[in-house]
Amino acid sequence: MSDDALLSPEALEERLRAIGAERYHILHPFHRLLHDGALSKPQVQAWALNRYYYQASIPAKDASLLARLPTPDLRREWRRRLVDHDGDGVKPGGVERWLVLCDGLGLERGYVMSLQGLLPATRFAVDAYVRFVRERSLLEAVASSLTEMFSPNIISERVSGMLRSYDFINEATLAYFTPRLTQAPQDVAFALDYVKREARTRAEQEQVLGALRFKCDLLWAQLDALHFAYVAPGLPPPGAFRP
Ligand SMILES: O=C(O)c1cc(C(=O)O)c2c(n1)C(=O)C(=O)c1cc(C(=O)O)[nH]c1-2
Repeated sequence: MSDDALLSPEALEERLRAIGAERYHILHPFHRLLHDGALSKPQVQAWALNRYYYQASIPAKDASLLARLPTPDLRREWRRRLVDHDGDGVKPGGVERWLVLCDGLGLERGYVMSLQGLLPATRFAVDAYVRFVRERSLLEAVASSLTEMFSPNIISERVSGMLRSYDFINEATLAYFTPRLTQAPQDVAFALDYVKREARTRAEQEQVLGALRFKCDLLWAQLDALHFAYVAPGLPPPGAFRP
C-alpha cells in the first residue's frame, strides 16, 4: 500500500494506539517515581499544584470545542464533559475534586487557585492545548482528547501505587480519579468513533495522528518541567512553588 492511501478505520485506530504505546506520559520517569512511591511529599505537592492548571483549563477547551459542534446531538455529547469537570451545582465536578486532592496534600487552596506557584512550562503547555483546540480543525480538536484512551491504565496504576507507597495519601485524597475510570471510556468511545468516521482522506487521518502526538508531547513536557524543577537537577524557576 502506498504511503498516502486511505487507512481503514481499524488501521487508523491501531496507529493511534501505537502513538500511546510510544509516547503517553505513563512512560515518563516522573510518573514512574510518583507511582512507585519514590517522591517526597513536597514533590507530590508540586505535581498536584501544577496539574491543577490542566484540570482547571479543560472546561475552557471543552467549551470552545462545544461551541463549534454543528448539531444538538454532538453538542449534547460534548456538554457532558463540561458537567463532569465543573459539576452541576449539587455534585462536585473534577475541578473541585482536584482541589480536594490538593487539600489532602496540605496545600492551601487560595495559593493553588492563584496559580502563583505554577511552573512557567506548565502554563505554556496547558495554554497551548487550549489554543490548539480553539484554532485547529474540529477533527484535530476532537482527536487531541484521545490521550484519554490511555488514561484508565495510568489512573489504576497511580491509585494503587500511591495508596501502597505514601502514608500521606488515602482513598479520600485520590477520590478525584474514581469517576474518571468510567467517564474517560465514555468520552473516548464517542471521540474515537468520531475521528474514525470523519477523517475521510489520508491527509485528514494524518491530522488526527498529529493531534494525538501533539497532545502526548504537551503532557510529557509538563512532566519534564516538574522533573527538572523538583527532582533533578532540582532547579525551580523564579517565583515557582518551593516546598
Ligand atoms: O491522570 C491522567 O494521567 C490523565 C490524563 C489525561 C489525558 O490523557 O489527557 C486526562 C486526565 N487524566 C483527566 O483526569 C481528565 O479529566 C482529562 C481530560 C482530558 C482531555 O484531554 O479532555 N484529558 C484528561
